[in-house]
Amino acid sequence: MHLQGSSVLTALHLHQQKEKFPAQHQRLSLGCPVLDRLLRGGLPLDGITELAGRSSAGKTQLALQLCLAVQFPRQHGGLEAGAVYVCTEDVFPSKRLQQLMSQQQHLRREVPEEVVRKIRFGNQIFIEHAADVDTLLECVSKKLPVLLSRGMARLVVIDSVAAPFRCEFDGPASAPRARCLQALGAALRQLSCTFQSPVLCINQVTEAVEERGEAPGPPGLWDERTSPALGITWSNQLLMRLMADRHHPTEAVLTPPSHPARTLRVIFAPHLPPSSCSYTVNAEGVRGTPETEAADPATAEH
Ligand SMILES: Nc1ncnc2c1ncn2[C@@H]1O[C@H](COP(=O)(O)OP(=O)(O)OP(=O)(O)O)[C@@H](O)[C@H]1O
Repeated sequence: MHLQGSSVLTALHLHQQKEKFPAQHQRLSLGCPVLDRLLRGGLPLDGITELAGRSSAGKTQLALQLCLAVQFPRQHGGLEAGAVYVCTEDVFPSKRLQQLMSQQQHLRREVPEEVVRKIRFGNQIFIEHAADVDTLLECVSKKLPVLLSRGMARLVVIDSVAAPFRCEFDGPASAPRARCLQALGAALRQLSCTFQSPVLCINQVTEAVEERGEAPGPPGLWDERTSPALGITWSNQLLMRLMADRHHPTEAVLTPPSHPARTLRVIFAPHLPPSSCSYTVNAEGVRGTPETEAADPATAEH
């Protein structure tokens, strides 16, 4: 509920009166109209969005694209600010970022050329490295507030959130691990809400591989159930979970050539139904494939 003068506004009013309350409806564009349509405009500004998926699904590619998209003017879906990219495992992919920057005019054809040319993309991406949990918590509590409060950055990417936790704790059920995950989630949520800046956490998936046994199907095919790492303690910190999927190599031979190999799914979000679309990654960046958006009954139970 929101008080305005003497009248009382409910969340429903805010939701319905989009023109009157643009800030409540603002989103960060992903830099592609198809992907934005899937997310009803892009990433919400207040909360943690998790992007989970297998290795090479394109998670880092999408995160890099967001670091550029956030720098665009508001009328083109950006927030006119930079991004902080926290690497916990791999070195920052500078070469690929350079390539994406040089290709922005081709990716963002709807934006006038002079607008794209004017943005100094490389000057507004702040890179941090945090290989262990303590360094990550310190980065979130000390460095991020400085960059966000000065308006230098309005997007935080953590790539990946699971890596420091994987090495440091005995088992997934340990209490100290749960406390650290809660502290990290709470600090990120608070930063996001205070500075109206989306936080994108890349997460890995764990795969339970089971042989299909007697079930019909081509020999050698495996059923896989992937689930995002870090369990329920972490899931509770999230506003929204997306899953980037890339077809397993064993499926490639069975996939017709016309069938796109990558899918982005909304697993849960307060404002979106479970849904999905196909996407491609090329030199210019990540693009949703038009007319592949679909309601996704497979994820409806999450
Ligand atoms: N310049 C490029 N041109 C075309 N495709 C590219 C290019 N760079 C990367 N890719 C595609 O992106 C994929 C890698 O994506 P990305 O690095 O985002 O994976 P990821 O999901 O972050 O995986 P991981 O968890 O292993 O880091 C490659 O398999 C390749 O298909």
